[in-house]
Amino acid sequence: MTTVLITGTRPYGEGDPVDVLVEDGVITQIVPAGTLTDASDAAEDGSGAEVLEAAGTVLLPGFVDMHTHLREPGREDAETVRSGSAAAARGGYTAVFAMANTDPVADTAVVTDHVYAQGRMVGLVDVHPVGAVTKGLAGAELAEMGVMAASSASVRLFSDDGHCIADPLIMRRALEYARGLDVLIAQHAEEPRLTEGAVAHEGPTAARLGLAGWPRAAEESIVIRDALLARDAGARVHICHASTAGTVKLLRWAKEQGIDITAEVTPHHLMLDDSRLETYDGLFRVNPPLREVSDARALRAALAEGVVDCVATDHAPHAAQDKCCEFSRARPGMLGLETALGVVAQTMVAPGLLDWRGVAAVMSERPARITGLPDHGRPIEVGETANLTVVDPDSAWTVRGAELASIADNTPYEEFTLPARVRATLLRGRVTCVDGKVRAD
Ligand SMILES: NC(=O)N[C@@H](CC(=O)O)C(=O)O
Ligand SMILES: [Zn+2]
Ligand SMILES: [Zn+2]
Repeated sequence: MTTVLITGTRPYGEGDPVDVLVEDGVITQIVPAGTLTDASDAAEDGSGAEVLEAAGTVLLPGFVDMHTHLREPGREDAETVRSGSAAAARGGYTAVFAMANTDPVADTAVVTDHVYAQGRMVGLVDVHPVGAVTKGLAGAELAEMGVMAASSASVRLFSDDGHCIADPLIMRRALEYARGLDVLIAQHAEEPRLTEGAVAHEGPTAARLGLAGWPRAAEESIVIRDALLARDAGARVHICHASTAGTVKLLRWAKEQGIDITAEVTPHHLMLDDSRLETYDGLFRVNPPLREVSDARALRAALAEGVVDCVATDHAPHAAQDKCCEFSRARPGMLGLETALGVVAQTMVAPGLLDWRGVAAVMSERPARITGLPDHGRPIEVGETANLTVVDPDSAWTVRGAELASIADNTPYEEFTLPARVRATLLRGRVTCVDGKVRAD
């Protein structure tokens, strides 16, 4: 039996400190700190038992990332299931959804089963493969979503992320098919005719820097179109990486109509804006692009209010040669798993937009509910599965790409100081990471 005793922590950062006893993957006791002497003895004596001294920490349900790129198969020079799982454990995640834009594309059960099996073998985080909606992400022919849904990975989330399902008829059929299978489609909202050659947000900064612009309307026109298609199909739809103030307004409208739409925002769209592009550093190239200060402000308010449901990292590792080059040739995407908590603490907790219970909602409970994960994002209560993140809320740290667990090091936060850090992560009661040290089985 594995026993872990977390001492002196505060669930959701509320109330007096408690000791939390975890036995065989389940929370078995939550008592005032220092009153669990028997269990503490048991924990110290028993084989494989462990005491995690956690005074001053906040205990949260393990984080769930519904948008991660693990690059396996195909770009193992940038990330693998193993290295990405380590980054996830260090970032406080207990479940991640691995996007389908791999090589080969995850458009068959052969690929999704492979990614799922790799994740199980590594064992640091639950890796759920995302299935492609269309064959080869080409947007023309539906992939065999039903076969992937029925496979060992039981795929529940489908996305052509990296590409927009631009053809409205294909999207309509995909939503109808998804409804029948009770699975969710996540849309990368980008009208491709409006973004040909685009590398930056269309606005004064891109105009001054001579960079081709991606207008907000390229995102917003797809968001509203898909809201209407989901309404008519009686289907659910999820919007990836919402990036504009206009998208927030459309989401609000759609939800008011009772349309079953959800949306995520990335840490980088909460914190950064297109003024970062002044140096032409390819690290800041991302899809959708970093927008204006007013967009970031609207996204933070929308996340606080729940109009945007959750945070998803869009962790997108790229090899150095694909990032350290001319801005317009750099691949879009940024690392995110290990810095997400710190960015959310800085942009949402520090200004009082969210308390720690709110962080639990946007980083764990809602993404778990949206993706239908039964054992994640659960209340911290006796009898619940111990998928947990121990957060040190006042331990400022300096981000260095080279020190992150990912193979790639394309963090946009190099040398940034972030206010909070993950102390430890538990996956079904097993400590997967403590103080940055990852523990394989
Ligand atoms: N976000 C990005 O800029 N890039 C992602 C694809 C995507 O999320 O659209 C990638 O796979 O690199
Ligand atoms: Zn995308
Ligand atoms: Zn993505």
